[in-house]
Amino acid sequence: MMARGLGGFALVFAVLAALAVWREDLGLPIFYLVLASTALFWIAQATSWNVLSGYSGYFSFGQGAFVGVGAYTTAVLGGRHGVDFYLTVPVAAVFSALLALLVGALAFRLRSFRGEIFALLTLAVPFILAALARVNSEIDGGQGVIVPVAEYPDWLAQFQDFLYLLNLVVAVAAVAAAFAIQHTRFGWALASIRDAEDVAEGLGVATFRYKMLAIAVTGLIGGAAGSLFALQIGFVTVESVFGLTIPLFVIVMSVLGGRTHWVGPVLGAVVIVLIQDRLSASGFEGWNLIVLGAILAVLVVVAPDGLQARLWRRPWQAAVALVAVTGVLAVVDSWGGPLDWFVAGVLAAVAVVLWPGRARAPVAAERRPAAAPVAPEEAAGAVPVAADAEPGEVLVECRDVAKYFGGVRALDGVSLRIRAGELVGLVGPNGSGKTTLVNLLSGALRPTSGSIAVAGRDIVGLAPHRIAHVGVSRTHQIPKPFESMTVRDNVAMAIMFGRSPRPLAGAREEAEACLDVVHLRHLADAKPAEINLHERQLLEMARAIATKPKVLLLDEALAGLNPAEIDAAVAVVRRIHATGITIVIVEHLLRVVNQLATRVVVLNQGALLADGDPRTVMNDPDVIRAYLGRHAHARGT
Ligand SMILES: Nc1ncnc2c1ncn2[C@@H]1O[C@H](COP(=O)(O)OP(=O)(O)OP(=O)(O)O)[C@@H](O)[C@H]1O
Repeated sequence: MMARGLGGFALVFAVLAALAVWREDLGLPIFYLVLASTALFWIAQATSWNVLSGYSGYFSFGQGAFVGVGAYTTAVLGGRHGVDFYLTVPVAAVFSALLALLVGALAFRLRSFRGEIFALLTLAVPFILAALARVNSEIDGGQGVIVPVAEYPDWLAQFQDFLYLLNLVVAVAAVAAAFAIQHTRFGWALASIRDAEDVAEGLGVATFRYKMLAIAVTGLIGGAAGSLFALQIGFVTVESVFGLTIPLFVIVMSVLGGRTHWVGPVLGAVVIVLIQDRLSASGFEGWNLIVLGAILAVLVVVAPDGLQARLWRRPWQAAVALVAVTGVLAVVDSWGGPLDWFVAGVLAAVAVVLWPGRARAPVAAERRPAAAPVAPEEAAGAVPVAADAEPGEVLVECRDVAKYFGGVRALDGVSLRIRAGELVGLVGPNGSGKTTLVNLLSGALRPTSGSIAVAGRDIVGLAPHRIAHVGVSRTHQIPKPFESMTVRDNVAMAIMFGRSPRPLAGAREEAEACLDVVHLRHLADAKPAEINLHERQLLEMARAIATKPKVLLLDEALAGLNPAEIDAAVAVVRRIHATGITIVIVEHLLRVVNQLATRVVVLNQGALLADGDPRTVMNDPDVIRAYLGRHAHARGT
């Protein structure tokens, strides 16, 4: 798949390059190559933006910074220091990538720098660079920098042919890189970050590293394309690169084309460049930004997923619309020229593709899993996830663990040992610190004091993905599936990045076995949006066991289920436990805890109130007073 795809890019490159080399022989007017050159520049820019912002969902307004660093590197090195143009291009790409890594190192270290905060940070970067360039006379000094014309091979007829070829090299390399990223672990990691970053990290994805890689690729491509941009405009000014035009264009292009697929930015860039060109040719150049803004507004409402996904669903209708409209206009020949007819055809195809269709129906009721309980012994043979700890070995050791949120003592001096093979019910009134303990064990939070060891390894301060690799996995109170992936791929992700990672094909195969454990195999091809809450909670469990944990933390995995679903889920938990995985289950329903737990731990106001076998603990007067009296009686459990 990958080799074939990259071979395809080589072929496309060869054909498009031939247009420049033999342009005069082919009788192709230079105008078309200039237009294609513009489209290629924007394809590279939109693809560059999309690797970070589309694939990982970190929306950036800083594209101008990468273009600007690339353009100024070439302009200053070439114009002021006489460095050969060809040398300045890789230097520009590297400088831009270094800037990107700096931005990433600042932004990605802090979890709070997400969403609009990240967008604002990236918005500030080009402004800062613009100010630096203005005040520094070695760079710009407010004057702008002239870019010397580069030497080009004499087998090319004109400078424009040369520019076209350069843009072609960068654009094809950029799109091939985006293609390769999408089809490797890297792309899967970015997609999981986009869908649910905390979950991805908890399943073993090194989110910081992948985001840094993505922003470096964005910088690299943006800088290389910026370097060519300098040559194209011939005179670089702060306004021409560091303004808001470039980010606005790349955002509209990628949103229009579709942000989750490598084809998206290509489609978007081609459509927008064609529209822009025809507006300019018809004397409506001033309308450019109005049209761009309108497209963005309409898209956000009508088709936030963009053209690509819809085009894949209606390829023939789009092709017919394109050919029919272009053909009819050509035959009638009463308006415009060939390019106008073609652009009208493209717009008709876009309209057909974006036309609202029927929403996907939820998965039919008869395909849902039976709610009947499953005997654990019946399942054990089919389970692919045997744990590797010795029974009785201490797996989790918390010593004097405390977690304070300002003045709130969520946990205060909890010491706890959990041995391999146990199924521990973690109970306590609301606010007693149960979820906080789960968050500490999975690394989502760091304790204020105390130590936590898993399988003999100190996990305090480890990133959650490292803790997943040590052998801790968890589910979330509110299921957080990767919405863009099928049920099977949600589980395959966890296998690809879990304790014994496998490549995608093997992971997908193994995912089916994990889905068997939770009775979801028949829904493997469904998207999370198409399954109900019970199934989403089962999916959480399948994904958690797919990482091959030693300890599985189930945080209210049965919340919101009806009695039949609860029985089915209880059977699934037993089944998982029968494979040898140690389980800690946070649960309010004492009936469930009594049915499942081999040991019960009770928290109250952040402290350990009781710990022992279920019967003794449930009859402890302190527990009855603190927990049962207030909570269980009220809920009739
Ligand atoms: N991020 C946070 N910031 C501030 N306070 C927090 C935070 N997380 C938890 N707390 C507080 O810590 C205490 C323990 O909360 P926690 O969610 O661990 O309890 P719980 O036993 O899981 O409750 P529930 O059964 O309602 O889920 C509560 O007083 C809660 O308000």
